[in-house]
Amino acid sequence: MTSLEDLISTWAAKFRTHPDGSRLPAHHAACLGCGENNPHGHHLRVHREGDGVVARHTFDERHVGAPGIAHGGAVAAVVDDFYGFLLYLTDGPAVTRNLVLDYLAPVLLGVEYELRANITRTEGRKLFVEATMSEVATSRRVVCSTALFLKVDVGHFLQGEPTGSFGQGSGQ
Ligand SMILES: CCCCCCCC/C=C\CCCCCCCC(=O)SCCNC(=O)CCNC(=O)[C@H](O)C(C)(C)COP(=O)(O)OP(=O)(O)OC[C@H]1O[C@@H](n2cnc3c(N)ncnc32)[C@H](O)[C@@H]1OP(=O)(O)O
Repeated sequence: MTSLEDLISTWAAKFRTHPDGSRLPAHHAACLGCGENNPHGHHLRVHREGDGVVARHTFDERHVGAPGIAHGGAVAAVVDDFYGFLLYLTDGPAVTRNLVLDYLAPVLLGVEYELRANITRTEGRKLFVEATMSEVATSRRVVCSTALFLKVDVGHFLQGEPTGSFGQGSGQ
């Protein structure tokens, strides 16, 4: 099992210059949104594009709400975690304080979507961000979102302790 101290040291090392177009590292190997070792996870693969981030994602039967349609909570989890990659383009960690989603159209299982997010403005500790999700084949927008992230120091993460056995891995 990975200790929290190990997690913090690997995560802090991810705040560095990421070249435009490069793949950004997972938050950690067990992360629900992007961890390679989480069997319930979304396994997001996110790249930097300019000052923003971009990803392609397909929901599957694990994420079903109404038949054939992704559960809104699963969609929110993906968008929330996706925002977490914008943090690598800033000077340190932050956490979600406020998350707003407009579900413009059903997000369908087995259909590929493109996510895009960027920081709209910063005010002290506050990072205001926005995101969209659009069907790749048609460019039809199905979700738009805004959120507020608040910068935190390492003490924030010491409130939790890793559990379970799938926390190991590179987190890449
Ligand atoms: C280098 C070390 C690295 C360590 C890394 C360790 C491993 C990390 C691994 C993996 C990380 C993964 C990261 C991405 C994952 C995806 C994102 C998530 O899922 S994050 C989880 C969900 N979020 C939470 O659990 C937050 C829970 N909330 C809190 O803990 C607190 O509320 C917190 C820290 C966010 C803020 O608490 P306060 O007490 O510091 O802040 P207050 O004073 O209440 O507000 C600050 C300012 O914000 C304004 N504010 C608050 N809400 C607002 C709103 N809705 N709109 C506008 N302003 C608002 C307030 O008015 C205030 O403004 P004024 O400073 O007075 O100007």
